[in-house]
Amino acid sequence: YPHSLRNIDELCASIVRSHRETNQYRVEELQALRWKLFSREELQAYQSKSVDEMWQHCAIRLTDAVQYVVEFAKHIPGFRMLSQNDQIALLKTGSMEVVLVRMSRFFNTENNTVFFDGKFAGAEIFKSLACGDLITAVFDFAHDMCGLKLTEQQIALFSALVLINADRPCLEDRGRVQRVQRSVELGLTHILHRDNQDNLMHKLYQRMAVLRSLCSLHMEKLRWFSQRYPLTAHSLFPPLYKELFA
Ligand SMILES: COc1ccc2c(n1)CCN(C(C)=O)[C@H]2C(=O)Nc1ccc(OCc2ccccc2OC)cc1
Repeated sequence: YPHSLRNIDELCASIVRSHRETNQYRVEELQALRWKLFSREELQAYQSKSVDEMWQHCAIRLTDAVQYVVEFAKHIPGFRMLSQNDQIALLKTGSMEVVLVRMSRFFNTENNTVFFDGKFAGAEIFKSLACGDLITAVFDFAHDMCGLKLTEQQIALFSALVLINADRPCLEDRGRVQRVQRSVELGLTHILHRDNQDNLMHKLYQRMAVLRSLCSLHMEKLRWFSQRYPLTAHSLFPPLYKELFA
């Protein structure tokens, strides 16, 4: 059993364990809710919220998910050896991407609904955010990810690779991030080979490019929102959301 392979197995096992331990919700738990939809009255209540109210509402919920991704990152072997600044730089650009990867597990492709506030909601519920293109892209991405039918282990390794990306801007020690990234890449190829799904690798790299454009759209919308509602963005958003995305 070559020494490196044993390490690769340990690396995969620790990333999968960390993924499992840092999920706010278990897939089985939310699958039971898949057909719990909002009533017309509840839908109208969301749609009559003001833009800043709905943005704040979503930012607070998404920040919960981001916190779990920060915990996940801390347990990726090698992440904590990076400098504080590099850890923050990777989380700034990667945490929302991992939230969107994880979110796809709570998406019902049969009625195009996503878990939100305890039930499953269609895109129309987010109308008052005034960023239909972002929501459409989020839903399309979730739908597409469901189509890949990734296992929890594959999602764990893919999420780690999304986070540990040496091409991110403003990294101090790119070489060090590259070494951690390469070990995670080895882990992902290792489990895809074990699952007889080597062909998934290039599809996952394609999805990483989609994630990058989706998250830059999120940042663009957030910049637009912060200019229009500076008070809400600066004093009513969760600090972590501001720290990472604003
Ligand atoms: C890790 O996977 C999940 C899956 C679902 C949820 C969570 N975690 C956390 C807990 N949660 C709760 C409590 O509702 C769910 C949630 O936040 N759902 C949700 C929130 C906002 C949505 O679109 C708006 C939007 C999208 C992208 C960027 C900015 C946005 O708006 C400003 C869509 C769905």
